[in-house]
Amino acid sequence: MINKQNDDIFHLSLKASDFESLKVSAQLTKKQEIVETLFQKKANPIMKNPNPRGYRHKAVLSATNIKVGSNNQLRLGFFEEGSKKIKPRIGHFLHHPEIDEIFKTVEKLLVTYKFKAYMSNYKEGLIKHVLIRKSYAFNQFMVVISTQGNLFPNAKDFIKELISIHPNITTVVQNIHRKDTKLVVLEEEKVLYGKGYIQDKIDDLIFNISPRAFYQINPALMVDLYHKALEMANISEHDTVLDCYSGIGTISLLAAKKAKMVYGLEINDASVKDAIKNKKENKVENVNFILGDVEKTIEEFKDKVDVLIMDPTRQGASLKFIQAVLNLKPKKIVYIACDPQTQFRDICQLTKNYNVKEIQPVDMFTYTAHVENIVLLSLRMR
Ligand SMILES: C[S@@+](CC[C@H](N)C(=O)[O-])C[C@H]1O[C@@H](n2cnc3c(N)ncnc32)[C@H](O)[C@@H]1O
Repeated sequence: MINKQNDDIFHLSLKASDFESLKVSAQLTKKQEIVETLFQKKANPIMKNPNPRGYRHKAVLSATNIKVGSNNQLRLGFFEEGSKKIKPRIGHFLHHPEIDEIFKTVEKLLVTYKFKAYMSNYKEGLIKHVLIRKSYAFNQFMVVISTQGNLFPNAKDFIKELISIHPNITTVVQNIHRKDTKLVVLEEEKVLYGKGYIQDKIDDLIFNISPRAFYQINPALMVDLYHKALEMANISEHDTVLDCYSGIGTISLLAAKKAKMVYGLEINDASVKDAIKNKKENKVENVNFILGDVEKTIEEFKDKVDVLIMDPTRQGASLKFIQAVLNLKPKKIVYIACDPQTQFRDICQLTKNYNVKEIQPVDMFTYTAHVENIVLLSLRMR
């Protein structure tokens, strides 16, 4: 049983700076310890990151203006920690190196074409953020440029130059903002070049990934994470599986190879659209994707569920969702999390009826404080 009294655990130090200066082996030991202290239980040895540096296949930089002589010039950079200020800088040791090369070219071209960063105080300028995603299997790149409003003067020439330097950019999308927001990608977009999405491959399945959809940032380890989660789920051909927080359907479509039927529940319409396309293009019949908040879609769920897989965001699940899971009584739950602390909070509720059977930490985010963790729970027989 989990020690629910262990409240101090929520105050464990998890600062990024604690990890940046440590050797990878020491980081692994610390992350293993964090998970085992939290759950008061031995976990499997943490799964190692095959590329401890340069593993990020998605990166975002934001635009700011700097003074060059008497003129303003655009620069890309990172938000300073805990502030709204952008520090001009390209290059991060966690980014895949080709992503940083593309950022450099995009910045150079934005300056050549005299684009300015959007400054919300003055309601002036155009460019807000640049997002780049690399496909792991196909070496394709997607560039998304967020702009305030729908203008993008000389887009054709800009893209022609960009593609001539980086021919493996297969799509460029303008993401259009009509309001001031911290978000990078909103609903409105215009495909400036290519198909508007990139593709990746997991095992023998091809996945379309559009700009607004979620996709793991560390695809090399993502594949091992999925394989381990499915091994823990041990799905049989008679099983109905519920994949909650299903994104573009990666886990659902992999689980469908073993299961009788899989249902994927997801709130993001762009992800569900990709998931449906992924199901069709991979010719998988025994999967259905349902758009909506899991809190609601799970309650409407009437079929018997044998295995429930859940992979929520860092906030974890709501109490209402956890209660619905307890009512549904799946035989097994595989809980994948990118924050073991919220996962632990949720599992404290689930242990009313479930036992923790296996814990598998995964070093998806080396040199950061974040830990990915998979927990297998099984329904207690009464
Ligand atoms: C960590 S991602 C996991 C996605 C997928 N399992 C994967 O591995 O790519 C979490 C997903 O949960 C979705 N999500 C967040 N809140 C949700 C909610 N209340 N109901 C349904 N889906 C939600 C997000 O849109 C996102 O796609």
